[in-house]
Amino acid sequence: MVLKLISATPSPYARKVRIALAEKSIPFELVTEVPWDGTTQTPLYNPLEKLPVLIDTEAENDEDQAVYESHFILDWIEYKYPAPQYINLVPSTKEGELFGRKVQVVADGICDACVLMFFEKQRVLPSQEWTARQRRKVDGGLKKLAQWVGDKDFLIDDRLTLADVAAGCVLGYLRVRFAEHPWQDLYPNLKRYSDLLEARESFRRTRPVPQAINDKIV
Ligand SMILES: N[C@@H](CCC(=O)N[C@@H](CS(=O)(=O)O)C(=O)NCC(=O)O)C(=O)O
Repeated sequence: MVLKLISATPSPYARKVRIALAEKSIPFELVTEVPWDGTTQTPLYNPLEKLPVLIDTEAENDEDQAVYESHFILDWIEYKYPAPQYINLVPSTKEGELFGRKVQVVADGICDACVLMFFEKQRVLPSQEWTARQRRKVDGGLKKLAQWVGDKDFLIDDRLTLADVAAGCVLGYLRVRFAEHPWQDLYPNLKRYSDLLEARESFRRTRPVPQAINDKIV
């Protein structure tokens, strides 16, 4: 199977996939783009016009070719590239697996709120109330993550799982997209946890970078 990943430099969702593929030593071609630019390939593969999209370039039919929605892409990767041939990123128990999915819900939800705030800032008259609502979701989600992390290095099974990939990516995204948020002072345990993850090769090689959006976002 020859994989191609459509990604964007700041995308925390795409970073989850890049990290999972790197941790499992699965080779893939990285295609970096801006989903709002007219040159984007994303709508060719995802009817929802969002990246990341993981493309199996050798799929027998169009339907099997494209995989989209980051949490589903991660499930797909674990299904197609299971342990023991590949490093297992799924928690060892059913309870752990469900908790890991809950962590990913909160991590992705914080990212979603950040994206909404980012776009609100672009408006001629940003809504303070709407921005405050999104900020509450970021703050509430971070408080929950800090509770879950406690003084641990990893959230589940004392090893890297998809829960850490998701939590690490949202924290790494805040460092770039929401640098003024005081989460590292508020939650020193989260900063320690994030620093440990960012020191991994898979995280170092996928650090988010702001992108230049050339076309008007419509
Ligand atoms: N829930 C989706 C969110 C993906 C998403 O919002 N991607 C953005 C790019 S980025 O914010 O991750 O950089 C996108 O493609 N947006 C285009 C659009 O919303 O039409 C996932 O987890 O894959």
